[in-house]
Amino acid sequence: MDSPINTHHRLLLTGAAGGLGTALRDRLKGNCTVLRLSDTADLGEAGADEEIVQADLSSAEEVDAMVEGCDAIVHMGGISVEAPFGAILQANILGVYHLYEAARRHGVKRIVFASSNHVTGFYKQSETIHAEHPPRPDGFYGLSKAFGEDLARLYFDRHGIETACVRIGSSFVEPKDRRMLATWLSFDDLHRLIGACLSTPVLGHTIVFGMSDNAVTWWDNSRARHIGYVPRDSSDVFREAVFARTSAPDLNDPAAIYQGGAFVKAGPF
Ligand SMILES: NC(=O)c1ccc[n+]([C@@H]2O[C@H](COP(=O)([O-])OP(=O)(O)OC[C@H]3O[C@@H](n4cnc5c(N)ncnc54)[C@H](O)[C@@H]3O)[C@@H](O)[C@H]2O)c1
Ligand SMILES: O=C(O)[C@H]1O[C@@H](O)[C@H](O)[C@@H](O)[C@@H]1O
Repeated sequence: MDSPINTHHRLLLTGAAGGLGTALRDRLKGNCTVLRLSDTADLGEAGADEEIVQADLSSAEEVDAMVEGCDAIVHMGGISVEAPFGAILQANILGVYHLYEAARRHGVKRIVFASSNHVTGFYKQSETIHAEHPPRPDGFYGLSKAFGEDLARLYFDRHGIETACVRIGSSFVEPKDRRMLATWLSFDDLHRLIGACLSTPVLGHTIVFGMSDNAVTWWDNSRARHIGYVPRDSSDVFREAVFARTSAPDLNDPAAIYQGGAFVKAGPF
């Protein structure tokens, strides 16, 4: 693993108890002097150079206290799958609004926002899209991420807060199925991408697809070259094993037609 650049004094990681938060907890320590961890779920004891500030994203007061004193944020917190609108509204829509309002009040300069490929889940798996294709959310979850991307643009245009909206594909230890051969992002590449977003001299408001160097891909990151992200992993090494344990896709199944996979069929609730 290459060593990250320490770019920030106090970096806030929300959603720190989740799958990606847990993967990032150790990895992000080299990117800052103090790593502040936040979630509603238990985070255990604070380690060296760590702080823990529990906060519910739906509470403006708790989010304000969580953000105070931080100079950059990696925002992973929120509901990470399709869910009823009321729940998404609280955690993801109000949550991201509270986060940017607190960032504005406390002078936070840069945010990495965990957006999702479900912002564009209704493009076909036979299409290649880039960041300027219009959103085609595949559910309330994807819609909440599209809202977050637009909110981030507003706070850049009005208040100069820079954001990388990282449309994460599928970030797990390994790709779980054939779709994830296209969408997979290794934990190390996720960390490389976040590190690049935190350290590039000029970020602006940028949308980037979070993927490893997979041979099969639906996404073109050429509009985000200024981030300087160079993936080093690839789903290709898992291809044979994934093919061996999965059957060929049913080409009439919306989950095989659209990029969002099974998310395009989740709900209504
Ligand atoms: N893992 C992926 O492949 C993937 C892909 C695309 C986008 N993302 C996004 O990346 C982020 C992290 O994903 P993950 O896989 O670690 O998800 P996760 O569900 O494992 O973690 C999300 C964390 O957010 C916390 N959270 C939920 N509601 C909250 C609230 N109201 N207040 C405070 N904390 C709250 C949860 O307790 C949890 O620990 C999410 O925003 C997700 O939408 C993940
Ligand atoms: O599309 C995907 O594979 C992933 O999309 C993300 O947004 C979700 O958080 C994750 O649970 C999915 O597995």
